[in-house]
Amino acid sequence: MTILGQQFIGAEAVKGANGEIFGIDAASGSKLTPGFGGATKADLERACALAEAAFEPYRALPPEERALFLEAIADNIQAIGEELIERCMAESGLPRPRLEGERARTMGQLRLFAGVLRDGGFLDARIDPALPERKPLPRPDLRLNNVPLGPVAVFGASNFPLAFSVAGGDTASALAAGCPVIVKAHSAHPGTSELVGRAVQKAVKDRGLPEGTFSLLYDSGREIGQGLVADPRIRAVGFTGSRAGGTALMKIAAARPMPIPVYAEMSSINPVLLFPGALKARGEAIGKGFIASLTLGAGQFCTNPGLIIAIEGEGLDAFVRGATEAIAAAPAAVMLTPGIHRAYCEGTGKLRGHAAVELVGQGTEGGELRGQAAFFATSAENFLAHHDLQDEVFGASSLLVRCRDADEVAKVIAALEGQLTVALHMEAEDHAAAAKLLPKLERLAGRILVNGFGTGVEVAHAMVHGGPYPSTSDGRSTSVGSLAIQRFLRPVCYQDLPGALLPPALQDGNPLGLWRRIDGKLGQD
Ligand SMILES: NC(=O)C1=CN([C@@H]2O[C@H](COP(=O)(O)OP(=O)(O)OC[C@H]3O[C@@H](n4cnc5c(N)ncnc54)[C@H](OP(=O)(O)O)[C@@H]3O)[C@@H](O)[C@H]2O)C=CC1
Ligand SMILES: O=C(O)CCC(=O)C(=O)O
Repeated sequence: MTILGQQFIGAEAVKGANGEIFGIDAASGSKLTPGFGGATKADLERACALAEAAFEPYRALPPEERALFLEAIADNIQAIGEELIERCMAESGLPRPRLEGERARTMGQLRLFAGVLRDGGFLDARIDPALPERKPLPRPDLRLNNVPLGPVAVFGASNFPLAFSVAGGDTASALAAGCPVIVKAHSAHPGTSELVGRAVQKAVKDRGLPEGTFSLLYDSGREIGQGLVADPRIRAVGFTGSRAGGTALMKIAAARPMPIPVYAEMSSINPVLLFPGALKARGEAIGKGFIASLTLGAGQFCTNPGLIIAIEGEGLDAFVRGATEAIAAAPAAVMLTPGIHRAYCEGTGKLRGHAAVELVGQGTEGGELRGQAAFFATSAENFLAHHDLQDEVFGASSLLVRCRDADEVAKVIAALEGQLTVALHMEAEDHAAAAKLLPKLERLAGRILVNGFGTGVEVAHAMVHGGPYPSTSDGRSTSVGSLAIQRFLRPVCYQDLPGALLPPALQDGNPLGLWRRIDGKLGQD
């Protein structure tokens, strides 16, 4: 397979004629060839028209057909082989083992959603049979199942060029739900996007699906991405990236004559609470584990532990000792793009110069395009007085908030913005203190984890990768795990619809063999 600088509009592979973008070798900053033509407004119009035309036939397919399609995409991604890993390494600066793991995760996500389709539980089929004799009024026959929203726009993430990009979790869950997808490729990895886009396009063709089921566009400015969100045929948006980018798209979606949901995963600093018992028992070891999580992937995880909260004392001193020792040995690491590196340097530079903040430890020196890990500290009082200390610094930078007592810990927690994760390090003796905080933590974050760090999200049925604003735009959902499909569905109730007109999931005799809730009781009748 060769990279040709092409975008995919339905069955066509075409070079855009609206300017040109280039992949950048993350380690050297040099341009990679070929150039990728940006989409024109006509390209956008055609992709949206094809997606709209594909929606009815695509959503009408039996779930098994969509499952086979997702599995075909996974097989096609595997078949790209070495070229995908090499191009992705160059464009992202991420190392081979990480990207091989991410490719496996991407294929695993597609297969997970094939399983979700075969299971059928996502349809949430419910039947309340008619009660014609009921007094004072008879009950009509009511049947509910979920239907897909319509074509979905997906903005891939720079930091997960495979698992959160062209065929990543948003695309997999939207396609599983029955929604055609138009991806706006992230300009940080256009070559990777083309390779994966071609794999999806081939699966569409091989499975005989409507061509508009999938398109992939490049944007040489902001016009195409914004135009996509504004287009009346698009019915939902999936996004992972900056708060500025996510909120810009939310505004566009809300200002449409028909507003649509934007599922944006944005900024999170993932507080880590260190309880006294845990610090006493193993403060130094927690410090070392923290730096391993902080520096993973040059710190470019939205689940990165960017804030540590703890009560002062010997245990905390041991933690700081372990962390400073470990961070001193952390090599500066290539960052995803020159822009992200610049933003990281600005963010850490601000903390270095902040009157209320001290530098506790740092990694080996940065150099061009490489991020130098940094660990800062401040007091709870200062943290509460300076809201800007909550700003996400995307990369391997973290801030310790030293508290005098449990009351100050509670005050710091109460002042925090919404988060993807919160991690608790504790021993049995800390359980009572943790129990007191739990109701607050449930309000704060989408995932609460113990004696670990939030990096490395498991793709599973019980996973929540989401949280209150600004970690995401809608804390009621997740972008990782099987529950992600719910973002692209809505319930429809059929009242007294003749049996022959009902969707298969709701027909008498249960032709799909689903678990259904009949009169409130789950069964397979
Ligand atoms: N918390 C998290 O999960 C992550 C946070 N970040 C943060 O984002 C910063 C930049 O990283 P990046 O990944 O590029 O994130 P961005 O939010 O800048 O970009 C994400 C995607 O949205 C597009 N986009 C951004 N702003 C707009 C807009 N106003 N209108 C239309 N489209 C838009 C981008 O287009 P284009 O490709 O053309 O730039 C890209 O496709 C990082 O330094 C970091 O602070 C990044 C990744 C993950
Ligand atoms: O840690 C993960 O697996 C996911 C992290 C993530 O979603 C992100 O960094 O954007």
